[in-house]
Amino acid sequence: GGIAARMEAMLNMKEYSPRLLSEDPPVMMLETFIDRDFAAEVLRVGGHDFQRSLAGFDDGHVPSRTSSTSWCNVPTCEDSAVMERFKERITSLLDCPMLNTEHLQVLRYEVGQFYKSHHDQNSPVDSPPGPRVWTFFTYLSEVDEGGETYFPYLNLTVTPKTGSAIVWPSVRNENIFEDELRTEHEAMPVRAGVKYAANFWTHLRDFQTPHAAHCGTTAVRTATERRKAVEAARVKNGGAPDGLMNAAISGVRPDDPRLRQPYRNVDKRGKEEL
Ligand SMILES: O=C(O)CCC(=O)C(=O)O
Ligand SMILES: [Fe+2]
Repeated sequence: GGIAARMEAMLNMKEYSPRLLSEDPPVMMLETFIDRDFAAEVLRVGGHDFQRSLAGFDDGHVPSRTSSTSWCNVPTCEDSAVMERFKERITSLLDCPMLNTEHLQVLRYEVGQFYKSHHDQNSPVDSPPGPRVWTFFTYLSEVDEGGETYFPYLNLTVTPKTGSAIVWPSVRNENIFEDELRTEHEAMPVRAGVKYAANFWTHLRDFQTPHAAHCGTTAVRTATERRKAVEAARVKNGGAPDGLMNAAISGVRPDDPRLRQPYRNVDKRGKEEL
């Protein structure tokens, strides 16, 4: 399947010093993904607004995750040259349209903070974006003590190193609709120093457009607001300006011939993705 093929391709990107840490399921280390200056810039721009990290259920403040998160979901961060360059590097490595990515998040763990063992695949397979396929995790600092990423099923421990990245799938190579449960992982408590890292998740399908449209949530928006947000997200991420998604949310009738066209993402390189 596509996951094995991507991992194979990454192994040839020698400039990132790739190394397979686990073969089945695959976990890839890219030891020199970005240099120290680039990492410092990503942290400076991306770490603009740290709040207690959320996870899972209720109001999202769970005892199993005690770090802070800064979401890169505001124009000053999203549209910055450094973030565009960083995200481009990741999406071209994964051969994934920018539309399929979530907003990047920068994490901070201070002494004693951690994220207990969990799995990153949290989206129903029949949700508009489909499952989270890849986690691309970049370390933006070293940690004096602790703060490793630990994969309990793989007996694998990764020590943070500034500018290095690890990448793994949340779904199975043989069947992308099946969770790869063995890539469960944990952020071990930091015992000395501060840990900074960046999370970037990609989905099977377009994430940005339905996210902007608040599909499947209770957010109330007028049809006009929704259309504008969707248009902005699509065009910003290189999407075609007109498509089934737009038609579907702008209230066209079910017998409109446009609805019979398959919905397509067109990424910046003009390649089509189902
Ligand atoms: O901090 C780490 O090492 C892992 C973080 C993580 O798993 C997550 O944010 O989903
Ligand atoms: Fe995670």
